[in-house]
Amino acid sequence: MIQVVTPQHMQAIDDASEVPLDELIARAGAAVARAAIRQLGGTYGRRVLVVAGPGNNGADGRVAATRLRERGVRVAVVDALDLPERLPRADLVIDAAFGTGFRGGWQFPDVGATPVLAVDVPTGLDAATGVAGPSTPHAVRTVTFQAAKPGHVFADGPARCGDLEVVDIGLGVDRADALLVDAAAVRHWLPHRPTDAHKWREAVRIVAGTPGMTGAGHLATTAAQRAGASLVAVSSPGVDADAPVEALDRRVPGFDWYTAVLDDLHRFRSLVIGPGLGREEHTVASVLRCVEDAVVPMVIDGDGLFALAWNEAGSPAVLVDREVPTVLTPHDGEYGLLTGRRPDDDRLAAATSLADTTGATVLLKGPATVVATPGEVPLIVDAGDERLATAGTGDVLAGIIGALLARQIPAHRAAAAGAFVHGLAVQRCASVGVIAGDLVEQLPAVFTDLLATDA
Ligand SMILES: NC(=O)C1=CN([C@@H]2O[C@H](COP(=O)(O)OP(=O)(O)OC[C@H]3O[C@@H](n4cnc5c(N)ncnc54)[C@H](O)[C@@H]3O)[C@@H](O)[C@H]2O)[C@@H](O)CC1
Ligand SMILES: Nc1ncnc2c1ncn2[C@@H]1O[C@H](COP(=O)(O)OP(=O)(O)O)[C@@H](O)[C@H]1O
Ligand SMILES: [K+]
Repeated sequence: MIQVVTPQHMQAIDDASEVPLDELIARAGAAVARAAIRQLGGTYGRRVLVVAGPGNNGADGRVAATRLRERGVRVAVVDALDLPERLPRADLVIDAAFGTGFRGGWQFPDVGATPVLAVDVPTGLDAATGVAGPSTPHAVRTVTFQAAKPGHVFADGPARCGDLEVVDIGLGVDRADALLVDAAAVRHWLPHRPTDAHKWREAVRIVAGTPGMTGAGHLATTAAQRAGASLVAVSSPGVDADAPVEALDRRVPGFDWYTAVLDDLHRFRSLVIGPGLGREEHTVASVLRCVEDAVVPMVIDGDGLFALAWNEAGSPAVLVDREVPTVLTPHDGEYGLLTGRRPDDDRLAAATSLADTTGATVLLKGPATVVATPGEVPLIVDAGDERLATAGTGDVLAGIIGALLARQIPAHRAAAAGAFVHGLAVQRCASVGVIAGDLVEQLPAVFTDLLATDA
């Protein structure tokens, strides 16, 4: 997994390093030159323009210029603080204007359609949050050093950075602030099913869906089945028991359903509660009883999160007393309900603080999803794309995580693996017209591919 380190932390690592700064800059610049040659597809006859600033980012760019000249590339270097009226023509622009030391107020020049290779970050992109400045270029590639920064992953980062390359320049990273989840990690986390398995071994209990919202229960249920649950029992309070649903078991316990759910919960390995459950008072009360008394790992999603936010104490503090893992899956609005404030641009900090106050695993949804658990290094999942912003995809995710918990994967990894396969599933779907159920259909192929990959 790629390590993610905040810019402040990277500065501290840099300060503590025994490698002299000149040597770090020499290594960084050489890596930028190599990336430029790859981007150009050669050296002969190629022209590169380096926009170099006054700090170390500019120094990296000037070293790259020297290395490129040594390889026969025609290079022009322009000073970011003294730009000529007309920029020299080039096949590639290297953005070495500013990196993590940028303080705003400087405009990156218009380079038309010429591709841009960014050094560390495209100038003006906040390396801590990924928020772009008004003139931050859209790079085709960004070469960064030692570890990815949150800004490469969140907000405008992915669109502005293009392909991200992380180069080892010999700075030892003491601890990562987060890890970017990849296929090799998830493959490693997935357990094999033993030959003597039986249908109760990975059984998932789901409480989801109400009249008018039965789709949520159906999506969570089928997703859990496709993600390896051996048996799923679903309750959709108030829904006709005879309504068809592709579950092995369907129960309709009425509105004070928590007693029915808790009665035989010991037979199940996880509980998913909340998708499409509604926000009635009796629902809130039942969810809270389950949170207090359910002694299996639990995913609380959607309206389950609403119930947590509206308990008598007015806070999710009830979670702290749970002795088994809990996964909360808020989007920004639900995070706002739980904490009184929507997450700000520092999404790692937002997820971590809610995890710390609740003791739960928090999966903060978004284009890049953060998973935080007290005592664990946060995980970031950037698989998937904007097609996931479709009604019902969250119900699918909740079902997948329920199944992975039932498969005995620890909550922190189960949540991140769930988000990762959810992202892979949408990548296999048609480019337009995706509905949440399509993700469910892709799951067997996603797991098959994951397990087949050599990593
Ligand atoms: N440990 C690391 O991560 C390493 C980082 N390196 C590079 O060092 C960079 C950080 O270097 P610096 O801290 O020197 O920061 P920058 O190179 O981003 O620039 C800071 C300088 O620019 C000036 N400045 C900032 N905004 C300005 C504006 N709007 N107008 C005019 N001047 C402005 C500041 O006064 C300061 O002199 C990284 O982005 C990376 O490229 C590499 O050299 C090697 C090691
Ligand atoms: N712009 C986006 N790019 C990538 N993924 C997204 C984007 N917007 C939302 N998602 C993902 O889509 C899912 C939406 O979940 P949620 O909001 O709970 O939907 P619903 O409640 O309709 O099921 C989450 O997994 C989230 O991370
Ligand atoms: K830059």
